[in-house]
Amino acid sequence: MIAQIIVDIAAKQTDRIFEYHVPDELTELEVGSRVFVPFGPRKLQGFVVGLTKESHFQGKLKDLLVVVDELPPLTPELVDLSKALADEIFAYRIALLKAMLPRVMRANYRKILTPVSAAAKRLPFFSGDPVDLNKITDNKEIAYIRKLLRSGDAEVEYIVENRARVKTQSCYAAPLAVAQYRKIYEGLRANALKQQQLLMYLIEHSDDFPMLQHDLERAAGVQTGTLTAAVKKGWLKKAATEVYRDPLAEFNEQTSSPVKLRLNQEQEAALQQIKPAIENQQAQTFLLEGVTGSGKTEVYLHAISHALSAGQNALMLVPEISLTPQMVDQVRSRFGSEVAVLHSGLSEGELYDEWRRIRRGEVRVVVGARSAVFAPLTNIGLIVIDEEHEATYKQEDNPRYHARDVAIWRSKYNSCPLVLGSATPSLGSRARAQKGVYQLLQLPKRANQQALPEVQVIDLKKTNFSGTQFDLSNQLVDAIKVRLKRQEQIILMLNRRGFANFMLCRECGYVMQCPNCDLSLTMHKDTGQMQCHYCGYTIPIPQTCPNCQSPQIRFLGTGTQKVEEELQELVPEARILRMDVDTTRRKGSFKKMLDAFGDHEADILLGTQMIAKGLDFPNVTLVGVVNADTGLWLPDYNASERTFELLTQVAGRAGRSAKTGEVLIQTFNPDHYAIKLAQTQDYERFYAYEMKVRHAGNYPPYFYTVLVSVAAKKAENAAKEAFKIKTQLQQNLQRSTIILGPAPSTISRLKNQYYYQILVKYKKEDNLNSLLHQIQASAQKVKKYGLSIYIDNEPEGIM
Ligand SMILES: Nc1ncnc2c1ncn2[C@@H]1O[C@H](COP(=O)(O)OP(=O)(O)OP(=O)(O)O)[C@@H](O)[C@H]1O
Ligand SMILES: [Zn+2]
Ligand SMILES: [Zn+2]
Repeated sequence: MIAQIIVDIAAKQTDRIFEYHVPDELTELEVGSRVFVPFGPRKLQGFVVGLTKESHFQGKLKDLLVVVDELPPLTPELVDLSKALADEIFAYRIALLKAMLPRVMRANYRKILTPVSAAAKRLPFFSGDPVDLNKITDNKEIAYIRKLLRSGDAEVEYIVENRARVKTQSCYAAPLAVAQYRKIYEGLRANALKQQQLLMYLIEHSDDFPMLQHDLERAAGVQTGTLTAAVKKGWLKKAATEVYRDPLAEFNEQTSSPVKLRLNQEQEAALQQIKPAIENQQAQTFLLEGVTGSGKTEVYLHAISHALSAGQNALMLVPEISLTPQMVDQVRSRFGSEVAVLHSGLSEGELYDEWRRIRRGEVRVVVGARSAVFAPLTNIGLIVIDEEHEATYKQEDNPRYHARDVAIWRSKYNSCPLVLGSATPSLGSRARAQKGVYQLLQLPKRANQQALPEVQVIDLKKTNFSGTQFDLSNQLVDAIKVRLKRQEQIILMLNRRGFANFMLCRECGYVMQCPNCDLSLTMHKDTGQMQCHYCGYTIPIPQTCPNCQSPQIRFLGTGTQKVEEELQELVPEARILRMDVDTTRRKGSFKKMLDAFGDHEADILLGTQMIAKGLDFPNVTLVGVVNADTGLWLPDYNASERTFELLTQVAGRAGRSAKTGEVLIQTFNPDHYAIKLAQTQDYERFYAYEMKVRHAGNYPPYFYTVLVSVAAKKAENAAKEAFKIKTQLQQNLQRSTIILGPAPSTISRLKNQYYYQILVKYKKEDNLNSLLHQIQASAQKVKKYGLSIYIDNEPEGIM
């Protein structure tokens, strides 16, 4: 038997199938397995993507070596998916195969330098610990090592480390018969109370064994010492047993009873459309467009129930941020232990455990964020994507996949419906529904018949501000005070973290910039540092201008930290929770904050866009947007769409229950259509208007787009290569196709790399995919400039 292997080297030359002979003792090998294969002088990990009887290869095939896992980590479906997707998104297939595994299972190589020649073996350089090449940073050492490699005196060895560990707990078995325990019990000394207690337990509960140590100690009322003694005497047998870490444990504490709501008429009508597609196993995509608070979640849960009762499994994707206790609780209380949850808040071990439960077929519902779209779930009868407009469904780094596209592929493979839900569908999805490619389902009203909240726009050019800063208008502060008096809660959004956006010198005009990126540094008062929000570079806050030493420096612009400080001065009685990347870094802090807010331990939840979406707090009656303009003038064709969506979503957090909600939006651009239409929360009108704008500008969804970025250490090299690529594209594509650029990217330098980009807009280009693959391959050969090329199919933005 011959195995087709994708080896674990991410490079164009190795991005293809290599064949290996399967030794006789491994003939049960399955597609999706991980193996070790000899590859040149080294041993590499690889994935089996096919098995054949014969090979076209002329020479003698090498044997593959070791199968790493008990169960192939990837299903045949995922192996097929990796092939289709790699081609479409210009990723290496190995990058996708690895992206499908939980982080701990991705191989980690240690590169060790080993001496080959006898002379090298005697070098003092090799006398100590193994030489780990990943840890060597000294240039002299690097040069020395290169010399050794060139002369053949040393070579690089790759050592695979597997970090995945199964968690175990001690457990105890009862090896003797009950009659024997009884006999021992009768022979005990009268004062051996603990031993009597344990034996009595063994006699009465012999069927419960083996038991986990923790459970046994509690149930029998004994301590570890007694158990250890019992093992010595042969009454108990100790073993380690594998247990799963339960990421839901923390959620279980106060799980509410499962309330299954009666669907209202609109919800019911939507469900009735989805049900037949589940029953008839149709790969139909539905777009569930329902205003904020219309009860889309309830429709998903009913549909999932239906899939389960049809004997199938269900996959549900939600944005990371929606994996709140509320959502997890709801799903868990409906579907109990049959649910697996995958999100980045879990430890590596927890993720690994959840993933294995799915792979072993022990769960029927998977809920997770973006990467959960690769969950090894089989027999899928329904896929749901909540908040389908969210940009986070697109992975921004390699492999640049969009979870929605992957879900569509899996829906076809599994012949099952896909439900996309949103109050503000992406323009592309809504346009597809318009054309009948997706089936449109609408929920035009809030579930509990409440009205959408009243939205007021405050013109920052004309308003008066409270306090000394120019951030919070009198209207907004007054509205906050009213809510505080009524014991109601407030959500405030400012989509900018830190204290101030930049440092400006009033003497010389100097603005403090990141040395690695073309970005100004943000001031973080709490840590006393200036920080680059792209690469993480930090430097202490300066007292004087670094350029001219003048003390006349100012910190301008506003972030969440400054607003927090200001608010605390203006309304000292308010309890404020600030929620942004800086306050939610620690594991579990996100959930803790939302819990605390839900329990009304705080009055104001102030945060970046992470608080804008999906949250359902009945006591929130006021939503304030401190500055609606933060994303409005970004040089991106979808800036209006993003702004409209964000404002509509955050507005939708107000007045979701019995109490009426109000929304105040502060802006310098009250006449911009994205803001005006967000005021009426009228998605349909926004859609119609924005489609015209896109049509006039030849933008998606009227055109498909591909973004080609070229990066190099020197700007002129990036430009030179980009112009070459443009010529190649022009020669091979149709006239009607629009090729923009090359131009420096909006942020032209990031992490010391200069970026040039070309945007291709096209309606139909059958050869574009293969042309871009060629371009990618030949660009890889231009090694001299440290050049990289990135191809982003359907970019979420073009900055
Ligand atoms: N049939 C129903 N009867 C009464 N209340 C309902 C019903 N369906 C949903 N609700 C309630 O309405 C509220 C909003 O529901 P849900 O959070 O699902 O809205 P949504 O459509 O997901 O909104 P958003 O897009 O803003 O996240 C919830 O508190 C939910 O319990
Ligand atoms: Zn200066
Ligand atoms: Zn930087």
